[in-house]
Amino acid sequence: MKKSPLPVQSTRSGTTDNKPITGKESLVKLLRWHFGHSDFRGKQLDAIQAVLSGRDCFCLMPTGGGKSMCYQIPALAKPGIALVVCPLIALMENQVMALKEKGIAAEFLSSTQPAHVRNKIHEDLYSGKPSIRLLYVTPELIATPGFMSKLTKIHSRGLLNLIAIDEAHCISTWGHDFRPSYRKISSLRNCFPDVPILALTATAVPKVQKDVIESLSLQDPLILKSSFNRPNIYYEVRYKDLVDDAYADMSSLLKCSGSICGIVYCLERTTCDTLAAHLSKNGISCAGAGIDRKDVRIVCHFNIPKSMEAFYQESGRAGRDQQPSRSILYYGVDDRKRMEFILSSAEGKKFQSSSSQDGLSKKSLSEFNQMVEYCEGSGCRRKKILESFGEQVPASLCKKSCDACKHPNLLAKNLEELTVTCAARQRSNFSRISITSSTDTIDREQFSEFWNRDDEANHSEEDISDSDDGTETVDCLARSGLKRKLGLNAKIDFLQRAEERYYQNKNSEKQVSKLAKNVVSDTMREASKQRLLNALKQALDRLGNLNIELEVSATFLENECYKKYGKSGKTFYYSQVASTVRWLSATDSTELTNRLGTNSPSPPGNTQSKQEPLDTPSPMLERRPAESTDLPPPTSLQSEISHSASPSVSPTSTQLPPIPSFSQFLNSKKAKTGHLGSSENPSPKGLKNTR
Ligand SMILES: Nc1ncnc2c1ncn2[C@@H]1O[C@H](COP(=O)(O)OP(=O)(O)OP(=O)(O)O)[C@@H](O)[C@H]1O
Ligand SMILES: [Mg+2]
Repeated sequence: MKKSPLPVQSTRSGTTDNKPITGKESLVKLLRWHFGHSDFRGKQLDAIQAVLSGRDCFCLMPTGGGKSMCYQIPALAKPGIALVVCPLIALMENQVMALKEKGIAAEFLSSTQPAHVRNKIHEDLYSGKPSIRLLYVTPELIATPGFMSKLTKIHSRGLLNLIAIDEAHCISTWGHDFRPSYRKISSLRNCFPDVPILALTATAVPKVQKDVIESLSLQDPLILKSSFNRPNIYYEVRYKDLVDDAYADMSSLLKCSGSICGIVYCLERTTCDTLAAHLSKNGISCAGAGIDRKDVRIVCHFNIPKSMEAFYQESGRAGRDQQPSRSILYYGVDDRKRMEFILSSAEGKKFQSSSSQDGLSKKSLSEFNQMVEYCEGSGCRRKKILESFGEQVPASLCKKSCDACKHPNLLAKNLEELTVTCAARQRSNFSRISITSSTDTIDREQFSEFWNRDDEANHSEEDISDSDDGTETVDCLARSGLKRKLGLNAKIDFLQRAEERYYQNKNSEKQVSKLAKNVVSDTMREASKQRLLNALKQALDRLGNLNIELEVSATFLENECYKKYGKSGKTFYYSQVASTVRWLSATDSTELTNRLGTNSPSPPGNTQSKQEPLDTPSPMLERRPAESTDLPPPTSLQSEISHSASPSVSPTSTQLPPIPSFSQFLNSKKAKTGHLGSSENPSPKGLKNTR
């Protein structure tokens, strides 16, 4: 739909006599005419007027603050083309589609488009009078010499009126979504020194701002910062350690919220898949779709995020339409420990060769501590968020729109219970095998954690049996009559032998246990079928009635997933189910009927479908290296409920440090202190008794 030109204009939309519109009144008219908003919000007008006057601008506005308008209005108020650099193809697609619906000539260029579409865009760009007003591109395209030379031609004809860098924090190594290819766009300033650059981000870390301004060589930029308060979001923390079943809690929370769009963030993909299966089983549909929805009513974090910044960004996806929304974080002490471990080891690894290693590791941990304080503290959550970004606000700002302000007594009670529960758990964990660091006493009451199988199991991909050998050993030690006053060496011998037995047993158990834990159970298959059924229903709602038997088709699709990946274990199987669900959310009727065997899907159990079904992408192929140019797709975001693995922390990529065996530990102590007799060579895995 093409919109008729604005009444005040003589030529093309928004421009008169090739001069930009800069007056407030005319700009407001443009805003009303094209977007239907009555007035500018926050600092929008300042940013718009700055770039229209030719000045560079750095614009820091919270998520949903209306950053896009800061380049969309100038694009319409000035002749020529505004170039918008955007990190995600999904975001570009959404924005371009929304603009086109408003009758604004916008296009995007990416490798995902068919060649004929790209050619058409290029034709328009190099025609005498291009109609395109906003051209969205990825940073990778900017880095190609071919595109740069085309851009230079457009510029030489005086048609490049603005360069907007959306999500500009991606340029900065300090930004949470740092994207190396974004650095390459720093050449834009040199190539087009007279074109104003507008950098936009919702990331408030001062280092990011400095880094972005320097990398883009912004000249005397106007720096605009808006408050980060999101008054329409209600913040709440739920304590996993205080509920019987966090999955069930989340299911009922989402069910009670009615038919809304929500996003769930998990630390790992496997948690996403398990959670999605659980939610589907409970009638909550989960599927993949775009991420640019404004009407997300609830954002849940199923695991604690790594920093306040990441939390702010993710929770900020709620209520971008300014309507009342909720952020719910499920906090678990185990999750906290796990994240602490990941951050310290990941940073350590990443910066192994750097002298600043320790500093960076400490930085991540201290950033993470802000998140822990958000969860474990009793003060206003909103105030904590804003203070972490350097904003000092009165507590009255919150207006009881967080659980800490609304239910302070309940929160105090929860925190007290959490402390008691964790102290009790800690005692039972420490009593597995504990040894005092001074090495001169062994005492169940004096703890310095040395070997905690709980942690080991948490951090390792390896499955370690849950049997409580540690407790057994210590109990055995107590029962064996070895009194505290008895020789220390005798006690150590005893523990070393226990450890030896432990490893011998484990080596044989481990394989069996590992296999058993990875098996795809019937319950999982039933939950997956349910999930596919829901996705199918949605697909049919979208595509119209296709004469497809829902139950039979869901069984068929599940069977297909199982056939393909059931034997490879539950991770692959779940990924395949998730992948099929995503496919269902985007497929068309021909593909769907083809895959289901043209109106007559194979009966369950019939694994030899006559018609070769379209192959769903293998989970191994999901991280496409090619268009790799783009950020990893936000993992399986949504339909009614989306679930996403936070992309920035990947525990699976973290190499775990070896846990020393009991003997290794003792030997290293001996080497250091000269205590406990001679220092013999440490035996591998402590399988040899050193005495
Ligand atoms: N002046 C305005 N008045 C009313 N609504 C507005 C105004 N400007 C923008 N909006 C609306 O605010 C919503 C968010 O805008 P936009 O997507 O540009 O935010 P953003 O700052 O880019 O957020 P994000 O950081 O999530 O990308 C949109 O629905 C947009 O239409
Ligand atoms: Mg935006």
